[in-house]
Amino acid sequence: MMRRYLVAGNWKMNTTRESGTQLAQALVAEVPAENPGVEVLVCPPFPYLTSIGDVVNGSGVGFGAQNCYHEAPGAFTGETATEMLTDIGCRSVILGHSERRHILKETDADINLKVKKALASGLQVILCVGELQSEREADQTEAVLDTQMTGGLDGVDASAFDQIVIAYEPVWAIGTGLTATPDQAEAAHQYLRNWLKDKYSAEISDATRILYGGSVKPDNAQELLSQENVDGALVGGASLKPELFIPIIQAASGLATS
Ligand SMILES: O=C[C@H](O)COP(=O)(O)O
Repeated sequence: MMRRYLVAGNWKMNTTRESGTQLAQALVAEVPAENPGVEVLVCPPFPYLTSIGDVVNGSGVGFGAQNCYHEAPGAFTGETATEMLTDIGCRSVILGHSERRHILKETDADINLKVKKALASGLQVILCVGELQSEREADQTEAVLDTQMTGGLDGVDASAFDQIVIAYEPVWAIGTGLTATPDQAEAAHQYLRNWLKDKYSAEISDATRILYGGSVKPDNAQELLSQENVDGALVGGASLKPELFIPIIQAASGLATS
């Protein structure tokens, strides 16, 4: 089955209002408004979501958030409700990123509450999973992915899968310059695709996009994206520079039309 590539830029806690605006403008200028083969998304920090949303509005670039809270609007100081995200036209949210798991100590149970709330609000959820270096060395990669998928998707109905994207991000490859080899990425993606088949259905497994994240750069994008089970990229560092992010989008466009 032909899955539409998704190339998403996770800006993390970077940019200023001005540099973020310039970055978004550069992308809008390069990404065609109609791009059937590739969905392009940027995920700026919360304070800039509205202004970046204004820049990309009506273009081929969507915008998403990097986190959300699971409760409805109310007395939750410092948190952001999914209702606020949809209110400003934001259509996606990254959940379970390894930095939130390991630095902010989010558990699978926390992530699961957020996943369910975001889905109920109609947001596209990019659910991140991935093992630590020590877990890979101890041959626990698949067990970790199983735990994170099972925990993150607990109680999520098959009918929600048109809103779900999985991102495989080996923690040891994030921001380190180390990249999973195409074979390592493909093996993990294949495991995740089989997991979806076992736990849900062949149709869902076939249709769900699985992104790779971890030091994706212009020089490795083509090879990673051409793996059978790699349906896009979640890009951190390289998404902050148009001259690096645009070639990654172009690599996906080239593969989509080849
Ligand atoms: O969400 C993106 C990933 O954490 C990858 O970050 P990176 O491309 O800087 O390694």
